[in-house]
Amino acid sequence: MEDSDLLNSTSFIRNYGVNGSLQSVRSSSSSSLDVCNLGYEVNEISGPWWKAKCFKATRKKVVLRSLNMKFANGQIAAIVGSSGSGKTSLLDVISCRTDGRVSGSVYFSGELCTGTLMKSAASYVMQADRLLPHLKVRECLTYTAYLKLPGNTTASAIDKKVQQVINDLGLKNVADSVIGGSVDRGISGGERRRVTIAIQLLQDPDILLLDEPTTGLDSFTAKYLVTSLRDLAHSGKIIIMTIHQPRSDIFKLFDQVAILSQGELTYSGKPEDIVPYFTNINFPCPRYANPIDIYIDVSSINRKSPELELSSTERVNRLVRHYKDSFTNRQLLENSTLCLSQAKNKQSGYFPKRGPGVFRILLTLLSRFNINLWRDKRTFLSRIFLFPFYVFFICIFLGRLGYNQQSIQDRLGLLYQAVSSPPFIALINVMEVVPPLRDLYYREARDGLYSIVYFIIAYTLHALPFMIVSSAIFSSALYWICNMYNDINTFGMFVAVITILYFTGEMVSIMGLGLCHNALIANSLIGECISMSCLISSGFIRTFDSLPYVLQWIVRISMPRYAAEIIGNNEFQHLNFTCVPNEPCGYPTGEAFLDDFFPNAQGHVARNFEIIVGYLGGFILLSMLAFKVRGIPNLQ
Ligand SMILES: Nc1ncnc2c1ncn2[C@@H]1O[C@H](COP(=O)(O)OP(=O)(O)OP(=O)(O)O)[C@@H](O)[C@H]1O
Repeated sequence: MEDSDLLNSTSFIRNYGVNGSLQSVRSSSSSSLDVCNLGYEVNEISGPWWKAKCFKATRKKVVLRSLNMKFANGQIAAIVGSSGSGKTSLLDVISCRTDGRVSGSVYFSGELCTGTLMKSAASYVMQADRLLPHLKVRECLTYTAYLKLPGNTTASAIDKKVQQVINDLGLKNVADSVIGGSVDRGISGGERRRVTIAIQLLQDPDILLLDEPTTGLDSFTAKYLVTSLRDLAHSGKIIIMTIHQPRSDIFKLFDQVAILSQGELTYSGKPEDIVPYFTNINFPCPRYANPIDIYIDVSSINRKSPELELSSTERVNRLVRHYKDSFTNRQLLENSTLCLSQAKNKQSGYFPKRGPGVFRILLTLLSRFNINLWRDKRTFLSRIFLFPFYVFFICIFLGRLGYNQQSIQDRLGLLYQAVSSPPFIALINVMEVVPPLRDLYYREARDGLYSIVYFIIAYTLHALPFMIVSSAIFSSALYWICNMYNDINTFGMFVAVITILYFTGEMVSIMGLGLCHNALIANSLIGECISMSCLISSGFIRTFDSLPYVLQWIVRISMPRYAAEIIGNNEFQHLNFTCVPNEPCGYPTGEAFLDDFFPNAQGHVARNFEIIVGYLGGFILLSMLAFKVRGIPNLQ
């Protein structure tokens, strides 16, 4: 065959694969998605967690059983069924995003679907919209396009693509409106859903999977959305969506409808054939009733009472058996044998190409973080002023430090606050800013756009100026208002240590968010760890030598100890304290104090500084590792 013939008979569709690598697939106009004998089994948590190994008691649960289906190119299919029937799981298995055991296979254009192939050929719109609330619709799509499209795509080509999906999804009138969220109002829920779908259309997928795209929409908007999707499918895509009880006029828009019950099919075929099919097996549709409502009910198990459960289970089993014996299913079984034999000899039609480069990904993420924060007045102000604001309370509380014996105690309180408050304020900021960014990362990492390394580096670059500015304001206020030892070098060292403590606090908090998918648990755990490590290891509350032996070992590997030694030495080494005649004089000089609390601190400044910088580097790596080890949760 000539190349020109090949071009005529196939359309070249560009897709972007794992880690942003561009792939190109030849999608024949007759391409289809074949689901062959598909089964899916998960481990369900059961019983009290303390009774089993690793605190998890599980039992097997069959979610999907021997499904045979065919989705043709240029068609839109609806998967319906009662809650828990396996609709989302079917989409998860088709898109290779499962955490259970899959049997059987899915083929796209005769090629076995693997995670890599599906990341390139398919896009998955999940139930929840994970969007940054302070971006405008066009900005949100443009940033995603920069992450999805290859590095050599020009800005004007990206603008054109973005405009095209805006037009396709009917978002023209809100293109320059802010998306909004639960607190700040923005575009409507239906428009947000369409933005989420538009994001997945940026890469022109061959297959579009949508989990409940109409949930929460009014019937007019739901119909508008399904009509837009049908038009898209008819332009040459396979669109499969799950939907809860579609209205009869929406139901008619689909080219194919499948009813799932307990992971098995009770019907799969054209919407117009559903009434004759069920009437034929003694389930006629009452006049004026919506057929899909009636047949979802008929295919559901009623658990209101044991009798109802038994009779409805028998009915569903009968429907499943009947469907298995149907002509449609027998044809699909033959087809699955055929696609299996063809798949063995199938050559891959995918050619890896370059995705966006390192700098484009980092710049896009950085710019997106910055714009989202810049537009969020409350978070922006809290990011800069929360930390300095705290210092004014310390200053009001302690006042200007003097040089009597009492001032030693005041200095200890001040320095304790200087060591413990930066990581705490960092924790508060991280818990406010990072969870929505993390959710977005989870979705985009699932789509194969970038890895956690990019996320952490871009976040660090974004947060660093805020950390430096607020640490500098905090340190200046303490130095000049509270009258700490007045010297430019010690001040510079103090700012550096406070910035490192703050930075480390952010990284430890992000590590917590990587380890715990629940942000509240991460907040409590990290808060407690920071509190305990500052309490025992700063050395300002109890000296190192007076601690129990076990705690001394914990202190040895605890970062606040080294930071405290630097700033303690900084403050005390040049001071002389007055003594009242005829009264005991604990420490006439700062050096005498240091001999007791931080022996050898003067000779360890450089070493201690290197240690805290090392800790910071270590926590940056650990935060990446935490996300890697914990993985991406199965998002809905
Ligand atoms: N990873 C998993 N662990 C435990 N159970 C699971 C898992 N995945 C699916 N299930 C179970 O499989 C069944 C089908 O789940 P699925 O989410 O596919 O249903 P659904 O039809 O999409 O429901 P809904 O319409 O309510 O979203 C449910 O009972 C669910 O609890």
